[in-house]
Amino acid sequence: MAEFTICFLKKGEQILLLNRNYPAWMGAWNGVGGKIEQDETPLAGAIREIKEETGITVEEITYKGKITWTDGVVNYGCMYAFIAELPESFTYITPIKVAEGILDWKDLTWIFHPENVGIADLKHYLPTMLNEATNYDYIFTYQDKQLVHISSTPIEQTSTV
Ligand SMILES: Nc1nc2c([nH]c(=O)n2[C@H]2C[C@H](O)[C@@H](COP(=O)(O)OP(=O)(O)OP(=O)(O)O)O2)c(=O)[nH]1
Repeated sequence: MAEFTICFLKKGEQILLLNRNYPAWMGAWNGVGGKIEQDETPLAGAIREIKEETGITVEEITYKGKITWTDGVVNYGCMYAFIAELPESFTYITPIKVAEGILDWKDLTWIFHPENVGIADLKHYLPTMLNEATNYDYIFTYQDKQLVHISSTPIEQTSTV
């Protein structure tokens, strides 16, 4: 099963998102991240992908839960989610065009606007990750490429990755 990371760099009320050049979510805004390499922990993979895609070295990053994709029978992949809070003094001028797409700071109100059709499926899990201390294991069930069901189970608070 392929394992990925998804990372949200937050500064105040903004998050650094990537408008993706490639699948998954090609053309949509999503967090940064990618495939976890062999013998790499999810945490190490997250720090590496953030550096590769944005050039930013994050010092503190918090594990916020795991999303597993299933067709109802087989789990075909998962992603470990992380949030890193950057200080208000942190300067990173966007937009920036990188190999993977375009990076830009986006307001939380823009990201979660009900009319926003340009974002990945983060509206289903990111609000909880931003607002709750409890982490969850999410199961996203897809049928014919449509998200048909979401379940979430609290994870032990001490759980690390
Ligand atoms: N594969 C996959 N990734 C998803 C889904 N939803 C979602 O947010 N993602 C995220 C996880 C990763 O952050 C990103 C996909 O990673 P990627 O394909 O860019 O990974 P990568 O750069 O390591 O890939 P590559 O160079 O090995 O092709 O999209 C999904 O349904 N499938």
